[in-house]
Amino acid sequence: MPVIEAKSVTKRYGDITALDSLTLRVERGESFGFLGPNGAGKSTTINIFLDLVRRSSGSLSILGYDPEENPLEVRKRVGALPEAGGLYPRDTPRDHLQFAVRMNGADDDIDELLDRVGIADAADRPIGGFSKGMRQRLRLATALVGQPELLILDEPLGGLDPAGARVFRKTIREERARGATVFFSSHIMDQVELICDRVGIMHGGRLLLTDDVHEFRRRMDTVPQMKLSVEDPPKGLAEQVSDSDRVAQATVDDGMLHLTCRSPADKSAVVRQLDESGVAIADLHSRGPSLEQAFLRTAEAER
Ligand SMILES: Nc1ncnc2c1ncn2[C@@H]1O[C@H](COP(=O)(O)OP(=O)(O)OP(=O)(O)O)[C@@H](O)[C@H]1O
Repeated sequence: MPVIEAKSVTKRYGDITALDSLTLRVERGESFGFLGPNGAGKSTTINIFLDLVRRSSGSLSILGYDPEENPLEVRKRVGALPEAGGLYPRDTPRDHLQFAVRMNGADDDIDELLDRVGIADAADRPIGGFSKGMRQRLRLATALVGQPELLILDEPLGGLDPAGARVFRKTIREERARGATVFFSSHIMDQVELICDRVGIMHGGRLLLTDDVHEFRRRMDTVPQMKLSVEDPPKGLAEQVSDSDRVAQATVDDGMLHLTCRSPADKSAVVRQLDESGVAIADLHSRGPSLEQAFLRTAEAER
């Protein structure tokens, strides 16, 4: 049974079709990146998955349940990070998570949750004084409560600095190792390809394509070079990277790792390997097309 199965799901607001006949399957254990520019229909889709918005037509199954018919069954099994809201300024992260754990009937250790997302120091400070990134880390911790089978995250990278993005990637890896399925939206392709197996491209309410993430890079990108900013690059990094069969050339210069891969399709795998090995990647500068260019190419190819 797929974890998410949407068939011709459509959402209309008057004359506006926010989501146009979405058909999509996500299988158990997958990490699926849902990409698209502003207004593409990503939040609408996620809100329908979470029963925060009702679809106009089509059928939907989340872990075998229709969220409209069995919202509680879905809520019990899904860790959600909706687009906004849900945090009270006077609460502390501890209050907030204690409430979330109680509501979920779970028994998570609050300190451990806060530690995982790197805000244990701020456990007892009011959320009102938090930065956007700290709030986002707390919202991620909230989604983890109860060890959900499925994580549905709307723009989880929003407001995160490079260190926050690294915490996010590590957390997603841990969740997947536990067996969770992950579905998350983003408009930052470079980040998405570090943590997902498949991507879906939304544009104008329509799902233009779904593809294996490396295949997607291969199709979109013709340039084998890329640059990565690395915090405190370990000694011998260039040599370590050059050892890979996928890498033709690597040099490190003032915190910047310049890479030429054997082919553009190798770029995502190389960066992923570095990230997983603990190299602190602060930023990616692929010389390939931006996501916007990739969207346009995809949209044009569809015509
Ligand atoms: N409540 C609403 N009433 C009317 N139109 C809406 C409503 N919610 C969304 N829309 C419209 O539906 C379309 C899709 O919006 P949606 O928020 O799903 O996009 P998105 O891909 O999540 O974009 P963003 O990255 O900006 O959040 C947009 O044209 C938006 O204006």
